[in-house]
Amino acid sequence: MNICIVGAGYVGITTAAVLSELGHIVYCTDRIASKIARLNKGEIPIYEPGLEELVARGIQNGTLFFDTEVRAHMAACPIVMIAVGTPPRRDGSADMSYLDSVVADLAASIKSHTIVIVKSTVPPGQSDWIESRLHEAGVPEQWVDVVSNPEFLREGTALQDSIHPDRIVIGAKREQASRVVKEMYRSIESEYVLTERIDAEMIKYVSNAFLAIKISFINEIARVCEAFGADVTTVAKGVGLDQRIGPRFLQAGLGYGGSCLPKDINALSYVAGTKGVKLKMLHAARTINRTQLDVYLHKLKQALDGNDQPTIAVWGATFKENTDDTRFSQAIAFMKKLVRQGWKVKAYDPLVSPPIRGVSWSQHPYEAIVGADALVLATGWDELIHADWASVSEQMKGNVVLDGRNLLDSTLLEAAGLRYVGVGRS
Ligand SMILES: NC(=O)C1=CN([C@@H]2O[C@H](COP(=O)(O)OP(=O)(O)OC[C@H]3O[C@@H](n4cnc5c(N)ncnc54)[C@H](O)[C@@H]3O)[C@@H](O)[C@H]2O)C=CC1
Ligand SMILES: O=C(O)[C@H]1O[C@H](OP(=O)(O)OP(=O)(O)OC[C@H]2O[C@@H](n3ccc(=O)[nH]c3=O)[C@H](O)[C@@H]2O)[C@H](O)[C@@H](O)[C@@H]1O
Repeated sequence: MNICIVGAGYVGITTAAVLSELGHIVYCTDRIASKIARLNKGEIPIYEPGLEELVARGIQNGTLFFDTEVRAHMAACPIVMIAVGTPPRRDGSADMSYLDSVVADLAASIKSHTIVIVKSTVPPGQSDWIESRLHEAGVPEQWVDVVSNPEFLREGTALQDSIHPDRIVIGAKREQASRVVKEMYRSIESEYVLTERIDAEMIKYVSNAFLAIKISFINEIARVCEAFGADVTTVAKGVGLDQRIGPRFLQAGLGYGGSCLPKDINALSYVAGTKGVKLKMLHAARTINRTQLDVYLHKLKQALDGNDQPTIAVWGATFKENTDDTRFSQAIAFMKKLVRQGWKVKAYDPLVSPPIRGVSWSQHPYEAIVGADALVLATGWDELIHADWASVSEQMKGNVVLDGRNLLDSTLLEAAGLRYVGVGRS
């Protein structure tokens, strides 16, 4: 099949590379010429393990192309997949302006039957809206099938998630369109959920909302574990072994971030509100996530024993490990809070060093801790988890280590003379 993907971001590039690997001819398009130029040279504008090799193979095999000619490929391909961003607006709603302009391009380009796949995360009812906009713009009804096919990949494990997904959700009006999209994924073994478009759109939002609730739930439980002297990691393990609950997304820490969980729970709350439905669980999840940083700032202050001019080293800036994405990163939000205390902040991340007022960046993790009173592990990068704790202890001025991801071995740290402070573990 010939497929045009609109939007060369995390989702667009990953999906393009995987579909080309499945034997399709894929044109991945974007408005940003510099991005496309880099991609054509085999340079990936994002950090995603394994993606560079897959993209290179697609280009070499002549099955994967990157181009700025969005409309030309829309006109030529029977399948167009929309993978543009749907970022948050100030009021919590999803900003549909990128999608709007894609729809305008589609209206001007479609000349024969086209399946328009909505891969971007959109509010319920958006596929119906796209369809009516195209009809209003003069695209005959029989020329277009709009299909909702939400994406569930995670950054950092995008390829694995795309090749071995838990499920592929396809929401379509006509069975024929569902069948074509299912055929597009051909050799991917997965549970296929063929459903109505509105259900498919809802499945995406509800999945992210549930993941956010699960994390906030364990973060709230971490607070009560601390109050009773229990260890939240042991509690989560014991609870997660119940198959009805499951062990994943029960890792307590500084809270969830990233470009999707925060934005999607806001967007779901917003659309629910337009129908008069108040989503109280989502509200609680958001509140817990926001206050989580204050809880651990307070804990850090206590551990610093009255030192009110400390130097704090922060390891990790991305919203999680194995990505260079800093959107809505709790690590960065925490750094800003530390700076607002009037404290000196030195930071290190293996991939990024975004300018943040009051934060000085180091080229090496051990450089950041020289003279530090406390160290905060804010992102769970492997190289940081497996640090040489004896050296860390030697370089630091103080001995407090706040494990903001509950990934460190407290016994090892304590053996090196460090004072371990975890989340939900006293
Ligand atoms: N990042 C992730 O891990 C996941 C994202 N999603 C959803 O997928 C969608 C895309 O997300 P990302 O890939 O992170 O976005 P992104 O922001 O990384 O990339 C979007 C790309 O679309 C391009 N674009 C915007 N308007 C365009 C237009 N009119 N024509 C051509 N190109 C255009 C932009 O230049 C940009 O390169 C969002 O709705 C997001 O919620 C879903 C699952 C996972
Ligand atoms: O819609 C999306 O864009 C994607 O959003 C999330 O994926 P992602 O944002 O890449 O990252 P996650 O692995 O979900 O982590 C999100 C945040 O939660 C935190 N987290 C995760 C798991 C956990 O147990 N505890 C925890 O604090 C992470 O550190 C990170 O800050 C979902 O997991 C994907 O299924 C979805 O496709």
